[in-house]
Amino acid sequence: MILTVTLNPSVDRALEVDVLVRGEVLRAADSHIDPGGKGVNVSRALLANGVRSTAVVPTGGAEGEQLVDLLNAEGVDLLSVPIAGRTRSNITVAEPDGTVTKINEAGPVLSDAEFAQVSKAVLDAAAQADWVVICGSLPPGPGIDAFTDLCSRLVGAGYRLAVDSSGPALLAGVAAGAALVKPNREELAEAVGAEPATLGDVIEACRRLRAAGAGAVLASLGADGAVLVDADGVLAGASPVSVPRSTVGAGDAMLAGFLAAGARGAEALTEGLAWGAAAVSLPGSRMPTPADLDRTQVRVTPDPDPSRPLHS
Ligand SMILES: Nc1ncnc2c1ncn2[C@@H]1O[C@H](COP(=O)(O)OP(=O)(O)OP(=O)(O)O)[C@@H](O)[C@H]1O
Ligand SMILES: O=P(O)(O)OC[C@@]1(O)O[C@H](CO)[C@@H](O)[C@@H]1O
Repeated sequence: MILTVTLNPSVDRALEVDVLVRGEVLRAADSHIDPGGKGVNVSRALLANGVRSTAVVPTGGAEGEQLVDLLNAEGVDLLSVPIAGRTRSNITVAEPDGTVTKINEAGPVLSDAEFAQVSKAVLDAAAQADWVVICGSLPPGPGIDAFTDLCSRLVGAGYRLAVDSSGPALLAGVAAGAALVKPNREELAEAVGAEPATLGDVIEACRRLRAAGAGAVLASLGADGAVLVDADGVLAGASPVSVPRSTVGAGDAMLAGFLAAGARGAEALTEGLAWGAAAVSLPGSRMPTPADLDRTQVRVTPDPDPSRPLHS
């Protein structure tokens, strides 16, 4: 079982418009509502592919109830911790050329007592889990010290921790010794203080995160695919998408596929890239099912050319 933790989940509303024009009334050609938040998406992708997962989410207010209903309707196994605040709604505006504009709310304040309840739920359930996967932004309220403490307790208890977050939360996961971190290109740049221009820059940045404590670094690079740096060495790969529809949740699908396939080596990276590419071809933050996956398009190479420039 893979336990996901989303400290700041959301109800995701995606609107498809012909062209996004500021200051105009736009008519949506299509719309979707999905349960949202990065760990929630990892659980949804795992479930859609027959991998057991439980999602820990703090939920509150009408949107919290809606999120629980949406997740129950999909059949996601839930550990919902009630909070006083209102779960956020995040908006995606998608254009036909694949351009996505996203507006995310800050999310409800999580009090110290609520964060302690969420942490307890995570630590209690972790014993049954092959991985504990903490994803997404930190809500207002718990400081970085509380988050660091949760990561350290999980690692200290011997659980395999994966962290997909940004800024201080990503660095907290690294410093706590998470077995895996999954930054995207911007998060990697922020973590090492340098914008990568080539594959070599990405590999160097991943090595720095490993030197700082992370066991493995899976860097997702949008259309440039992904790089895995771990104790076994370096792998890079990509999977082309002819008609990108929505990149929202692609990183979550990629991480889910990688974990589902054992989180190690070319096979796991191939699976992750296949799930990521499939998510990009689907609307909103819809997660791929086995019927959406095409592993034949994925190319993974060991020791890639470090001078290769990044495009996306
Ligand atoms: N335009 C694209 N073409 C092909 N594959 C893509 C494209 N965009 C994303 N992907 C796939 O999805 C994976 C994740 O993308 P990205 O790096 O944008 O993640 P992310 O920023 O974490 O996404 P999110 O936070 O929305 O889940 C990539 O590693 C790649 O496999
Ligand atoms: O604000 P965060 O926590 O960084 O990201 C939240 C979010 O954008 O991430 C998911 C896609 O990865 C969406 O379901 C959700 O709206």
